[in-house]
Amino acid sequence: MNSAPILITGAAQRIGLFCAKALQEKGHKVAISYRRHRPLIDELQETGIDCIQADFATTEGIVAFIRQIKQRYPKLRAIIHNASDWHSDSDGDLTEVFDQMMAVHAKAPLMINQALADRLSHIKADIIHMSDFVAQTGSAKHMAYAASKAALENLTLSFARKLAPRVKVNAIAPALISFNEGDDDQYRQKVLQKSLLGIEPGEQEVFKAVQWLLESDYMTGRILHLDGGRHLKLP
Ligand SMILES: NC(=O)C1=CN([C@@H]2O[C@H](COP(=O)(O)OP(=O)(O)OC[C@H]3O[C@@H](n4cnc5c(N)ncnc54)[C@H](OP(=O)(O)O)[C@@H]3O)[C@@H](O)[C@H]2O)C=CC1
Ligand SMILES: Nc1nc2c(c(=O)[nH]1)N=C([C@H](O)[C@@H](O)CO)CN2
Repeated sequence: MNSAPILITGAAQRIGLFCAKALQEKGHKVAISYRRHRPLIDELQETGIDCIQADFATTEGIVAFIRQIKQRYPKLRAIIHNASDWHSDSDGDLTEVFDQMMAVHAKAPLMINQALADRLSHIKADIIHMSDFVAQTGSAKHMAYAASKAALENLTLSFARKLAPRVKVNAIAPALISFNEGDDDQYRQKVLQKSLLGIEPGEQEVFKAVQWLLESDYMTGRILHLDGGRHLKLP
């Protein structure tokens, strides 16, 4: 198995953590970023997953992360941009929410890809952007978040053209994957009814898509939608 690691940002919980552990179990070397330290970080480090602290809310934080990766890894198998803050437009001053959303979902992937793309080298090399169904539809309460994910999807197209044929660049755009602990039953039922399949698929659904993209020989510049048919659900 390739010794060059798969780098997953924001992988200390939920989807990113599931994918990090699953890729390690498949034999990949895995490195992750986290923003807030918790005991799990030390446990992951002991299993061989390299954990690097990073906050992409500022340019300085992004640059510091890039410096860390450059010092540790001359080669990379893949970069998965998973780090994300899911703020609603009413979570404080809208200009600050917008700046935060664009920083973590667009500025960080842009700067990290630009700085590290030359280290992506293997028979297959990949960049995967974690987007969101609402990038294509907009959102009533998460306009800044949705706009930043749309920017990330556009970066998918630019980097796919820029890095071909050495690196494949794709995005995964999920609708509901996993609820958050605080989501009440009323909210859960409302969200489940938004898709044709009406389920909460769980993190493994994203891991299956990641695995497929990593193994693909002919997919680049595309957005993989994991949404249970939400795009066909009539209001
Ligand atoms: N869960 C779902 O149903 C859906 C998820 N998605 C997308 O899938 C991806 C994974 O989702 P999910 O697992 O729920 O993600 P989370 O909401 O759990 O966030 C993932 C991680 O991002 C990190 N993070 C947040 N802000 C920053 C920042 N400024 N700098 C660095 N790291 C940051 C957090 O680190 P820490 O905890 O250390 O602070 C967190 O652990 C995301 O991109 C999300 O937008 C899309 C649609 C649905
Ligand atoms: N960074 C995050 N982005 C998103 C999350 C999340 O928990 N963290 N959750 C969703 C929801 O599942 C939404 O799709 C339905 O409630 C969207 N993005």
